[in-house]
Amino acid sequence: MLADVKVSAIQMVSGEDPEQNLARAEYWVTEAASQGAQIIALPEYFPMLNRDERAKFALAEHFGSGMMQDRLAQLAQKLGIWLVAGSLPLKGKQADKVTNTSLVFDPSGAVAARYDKIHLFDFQKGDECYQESASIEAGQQPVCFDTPWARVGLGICYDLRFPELFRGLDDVDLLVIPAAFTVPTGRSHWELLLRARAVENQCYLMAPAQGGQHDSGRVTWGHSMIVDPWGEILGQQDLGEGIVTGTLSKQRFDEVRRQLPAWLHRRL
Ligand SMILES: O=C(O)CNC(=O)[C@H](CS)NC(=O)CCC(=O)C(=O)O
Repeated sequence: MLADVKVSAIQMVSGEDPEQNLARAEYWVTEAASQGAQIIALPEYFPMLNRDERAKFALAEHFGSGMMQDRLAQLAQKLGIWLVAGSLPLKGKQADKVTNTSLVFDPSGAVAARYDKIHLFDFQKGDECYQESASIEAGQQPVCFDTPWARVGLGICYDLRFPELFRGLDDVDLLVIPAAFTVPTGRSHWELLLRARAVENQCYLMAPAQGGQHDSGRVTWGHSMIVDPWGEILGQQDLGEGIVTGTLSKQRFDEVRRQLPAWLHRRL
């Protein structure tokens, strides 16, 4: 169903102040829309990166109402774009948990999709340690949604390591994978995994990332990129805030799947 469309991945270096991060997100999304992008995606936890878990709970909103969701809906509507709001915390079913959620706003400002991160990042290497499962309620459902140009599948960050999540989606044209990768894992695996997911699923992929030195002291890998179905990198940004824009081409997509029909040759 793919039709040519311009898409943008926004890279951020979110700090601890949600107001400031939301203002930066609004600035970059507006900039991307002015360059003609119709589908625009923000990184994981764009409204706040904070080592203090309590801040995440204070920020979390009930699904369907709250300051963050209101502003994002208004932004999508004002610009007439599809906005993949990377991820933000929503209140979980359990009182002591939040979800790590991508909300997709359509050009009317309505929520077109909700994806809760399924695979939770528990990691220990040197003095870097993450225990996402302690505070996050895992999602259960893979999610994709249709825009007028493309069927889009969602994943968040660590999900990138689980190819079965994306393979299970119903023939998507574009994968959007917002992230906040660590530097050591990013250096070794980020580009490799992104290009592999695009090549094996013969689809476009865009990965908006956190990239740089954050107020909290944390450092993230960045390297937001857009990859085509052959695995070519159409654009990327190493570190710092900015926009990576690319055009999804129906001709290119069809050509790759015609010349090497691996997608059709699936047996299992
Ligand atoms: O917790 C927050 O504030 C925002 N969330 C994140 O930064 C998440 C969970 S800690 N990061 C990852 O999943 C990195 C995965 C990764 O780096 C890999 O798979 O190698």
